Amino acid sequence: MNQSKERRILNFVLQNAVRGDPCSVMETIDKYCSEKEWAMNVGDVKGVILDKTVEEINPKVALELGTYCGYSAVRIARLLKAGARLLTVEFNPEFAAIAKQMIEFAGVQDKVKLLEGPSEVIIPQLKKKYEVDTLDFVFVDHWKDRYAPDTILLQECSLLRKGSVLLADNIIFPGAPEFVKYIRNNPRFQCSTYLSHLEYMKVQDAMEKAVFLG
Ligand SMILES: Cc1ccc(Cc2cc(O)c(O)c(C(=O)NC/C=C/[C@H]3O[C@@H](n4cnc5c(N)ncnc54)[C@H](O)[C@@H]3O)c2)cc1
Ligand SMILES: [Mg+2]
Repeated sequence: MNQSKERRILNFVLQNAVRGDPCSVMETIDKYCSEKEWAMNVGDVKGVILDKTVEEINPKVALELGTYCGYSAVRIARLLKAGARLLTVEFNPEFAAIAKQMIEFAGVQDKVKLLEGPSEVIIPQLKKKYEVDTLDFVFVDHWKDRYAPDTILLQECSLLRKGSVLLADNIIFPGAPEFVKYIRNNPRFQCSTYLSHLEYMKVQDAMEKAVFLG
């Protein structure tokens, strides 16, 4: 049966990137997805906004919703200090298997825990099963209609503390209108929008940063 696009991306990395070098893995994925097949990684342009946000927060415990091929998990994990960890959630078994190999090839597996399952099931398990107290940083990049309900769920599960930062991808394209409406009118969040471009395209996109005020 013919290979999936995600499998082709992984194979291109395994054959062309430098094992143990996260930057090489990111560059190789970006090269493949800008030259050969487009894929919904956060990419090199919006990736800089993600980098700056992670470096500013220097999170001890970070959560990612929507691992996909593991590009942003590698991108975030490479910036985490000793003892810090990233929990990344993915419910598609094929993508989870690919992301696992991508994360291991990049050499960041000691900082990343890939949780296979739907965010709506995993989020309520984070405290008891995954020993999370509160989250310092959340990168939101899964199905766009889950952004708002999962942000509410994070609050219901007391996983956010004063100063926790959410960064949401694709606020313009494909867009997450319910989330934007919810978060920008919510006095418990301080929001800012970072205009940018859709990964590998000239199309406009944006990321929304929302700081929980407690
Ligand atoms: C046709 C078309 C293609 C691409 C675009 C542009 C475009 C650009 C982008 O940057 C995008 O992020 C997206 C986009 O749709 N992202 C959705 C990403 C989902 C990943 O997360 C996984 N997942 C989805 N819901 C859950 C969930 N509850 N629990 C656990 N994992 C979940 C999926 O299993 C995937 O691994 C789209 C616009 C239109
Ligand atoms: Mg995205």
